[in-house]
Amino acid sequence: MSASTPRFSPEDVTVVFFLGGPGSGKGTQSANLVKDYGFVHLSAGDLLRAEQVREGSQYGDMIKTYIREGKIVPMEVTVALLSNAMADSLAANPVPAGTKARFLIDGFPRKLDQAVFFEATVCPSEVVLFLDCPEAVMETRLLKRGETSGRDDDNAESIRKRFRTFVETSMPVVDDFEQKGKVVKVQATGSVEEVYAEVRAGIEARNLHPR
Ligand SMILES: Nc1ncnc2c1ncn2[C@@H]1O[C@H](COP(=O)(O)OP(=O)(O)O)[C@@H](O)[C@H]1O
Ligand SMILES: O=c1ccn([C@@H]2O[C@H](COP(=O)(O)OP(=O)(O)O)[C@@H](O)[C@H]2O)c(=O)[nH]1
Repeated sequence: MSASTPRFSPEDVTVVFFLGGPGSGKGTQSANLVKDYGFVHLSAGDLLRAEQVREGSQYGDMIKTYIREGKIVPMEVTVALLSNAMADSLAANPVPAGTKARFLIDGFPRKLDQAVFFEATVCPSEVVLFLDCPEAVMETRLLKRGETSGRDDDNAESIRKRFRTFVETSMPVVDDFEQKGKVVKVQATGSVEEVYAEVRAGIEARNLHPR
């Protein structure tokens, strides 16, 4: 992996950032959005976990520690993984003339510097979808997910640290995008179907329609 400049034009893509606390339901709703809206789903956490176990990666140990501690991995690593994944996807599925590829970037940016760096060097986002969920609900969901996820960070102590990072470091990103008028905010406490109905309404109001 190298931090290269993107091998695609920002003109060819529509990027939606998908934010929300740990366990708010981003991965779950992403699957719905992929099916109905033709998004390519890129989870920053999944890309980091894959890089962590990739043979020969110089970042494996560092990523493992950051994730277990609920800290944000240095942005150069994450942005390179994302922009490479976007370029690979576009190379495999070239954009037909007159359309744009849609990318749903889940769990990123989680820190202001990441947001600025990505939008300056890769491409600006169109919409920021934000799942708003109380910690008590997220905690219950994560502890349940932890029974089967095999994730190092779905335990009570890591969850506490992730919540802290979310409040202190990631909410300022949401607030910043909110001031720029980019945020679609959805209450995430209902059933998966109820939340999805609101997500759909929110993004359609921003002119993103099924494909
Ligand atoms: N609306 C919902 N109601 C109940 N459980 C949910 C809901 N959305 C997601 N979940 C469950 O909560 C856990 C966390 O959801 P997930 O989509 O993995 O969240 P995130 O990607 O934001 O961390 C998963 O086990 C998922 O099945
Ligand atoms: O841009 C990112 C996205 C994720 N992470 C790390 O990956 C972990 C898990 O993120 P993911 O989105 O997979 O899960 P969530 O916490 O939203 O359930 C986070 O706590 C961070 O340590 C990171 O460092 N940078």
